Amino acid sequence: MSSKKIAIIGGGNLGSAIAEGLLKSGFSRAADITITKRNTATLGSLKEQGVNIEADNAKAVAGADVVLVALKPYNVKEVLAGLQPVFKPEKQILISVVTGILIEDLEKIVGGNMPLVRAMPNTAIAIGESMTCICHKYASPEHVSWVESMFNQLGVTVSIDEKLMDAATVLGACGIAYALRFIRANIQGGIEIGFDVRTANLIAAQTVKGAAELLIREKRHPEEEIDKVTTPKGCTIAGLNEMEHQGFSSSLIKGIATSYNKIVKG
Ligand SMILES: NC(=O)C1=CN([C@@H]2O[C@H](COP(=O)(O)OP(=O)(O)OC[C@H]3O[C@@H](n4cnc5c(N)ncnc54)[C@H](O)[C@@H]3O)[C@@H](O)[C@H]2O)C=CC1
Ligand SMILES: O=C(O)[C@@H]1CCC=N1
Repeated sequence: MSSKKIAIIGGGNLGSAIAEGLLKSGFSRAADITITKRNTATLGSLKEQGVNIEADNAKAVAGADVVLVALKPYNVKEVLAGLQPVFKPEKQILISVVTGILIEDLEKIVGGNMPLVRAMPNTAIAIGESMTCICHKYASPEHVSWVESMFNQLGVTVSIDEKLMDAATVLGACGIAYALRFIRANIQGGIEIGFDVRTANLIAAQTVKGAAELLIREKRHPEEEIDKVTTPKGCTIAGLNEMEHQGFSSSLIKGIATSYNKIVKG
C-alpha cells in the first residue's frame, strides 16, 4: 500500500474509475485519495467508501504528493493554469491522462522541472484490468517506479515514446468501446440464433475473454489460434469469410484510423 496522497482532478468517468481501482486494489487508503469535481453530487459512492470529495481544486492539490489530472482536453489548460501557484514542483508528481495534451503543454502550464507523466489507461482501470501506456519527463527513476507500480496494481503498464501516445489512446482507451461493440454484435447474433440476452451476454463476453487470454498467456498470434477453430468446410470458416466479404477487418482498421485522425487532425 502506498502512503502517497493522491489528488484526482476531474471526477468523471475515468477519474472515478481510477479512484475505484485504487481502492479495490488496496494500493491506496480511501483517506489518501481526494477527488474533485465542480458538482460533487455524483461522487456519492466514493464518498461512502471514505474518499475525500472536494470542489476546490487548489485545496486538493495543496495537500497532495501526486496530482492526477483527468479533465476534458478543452478545459485542462485553463484549470491547470489557475492551479499553477499551488503546485510544488520539487515535492509533487503530475500525471495527466488527458488525450492530446503533450508533456510540452504541461511543462508550459506548470512551469519548472516538475516530474511530468502522461498516462493513457482505459476504463477497465476500475476493476484492475487497464492497459496503461506511459511516458514521462523530469521524473527520477524512483518517480517512474512509483507511477508504474501504481498503474501495475490497476492492470498492465507499458512505457512508450510520447509520439505514440495518440496511437495508444486509440488502441488502448478507445479500444474498450470497440471491443464492447464487437461483443454487443455477438449478443445480437446470439439472440437471433436462440439465446436469451443474459445467456448470450455471458457466452459472448467469456468467449472474448478466453480468446484474449490465449494471446496474453500463451503469447500466440491470433491467426495461429484461429487455425485451430476453422475445420475445413466447417461453419467457422464459412462465417469468418462472410464477415470478411462484408468488410469486417477493413471496417475495424478504418475505424481505428478515423479515431486516430480525429485526435491528430481534430
Ligand atoms: N473515458 C475514457 O475511457 C478515457 C478518457 N481519457 C481522458 O481522460 C479525460 C477525462 O475523460 P472522462 O473521464 O471520460 O471525461 P468526463 O467528462 O467524464 O470527466 C471530466 C470531469 O471533469 C470535471 N470537471 C470539469 N471542470 C472541472 C474543474 N474545473 N474542476 C474539477 N473537475 C472538473 C467534469 O465535471 C467531469 O466530471 C479526458 O481528457 C479523456 O480524453 C483517457 C483515457 C480513457
Ligand atoms: O473519446 C475520447 O475522446 C476519449 C479518449 C479515449 C477514450 N475516450
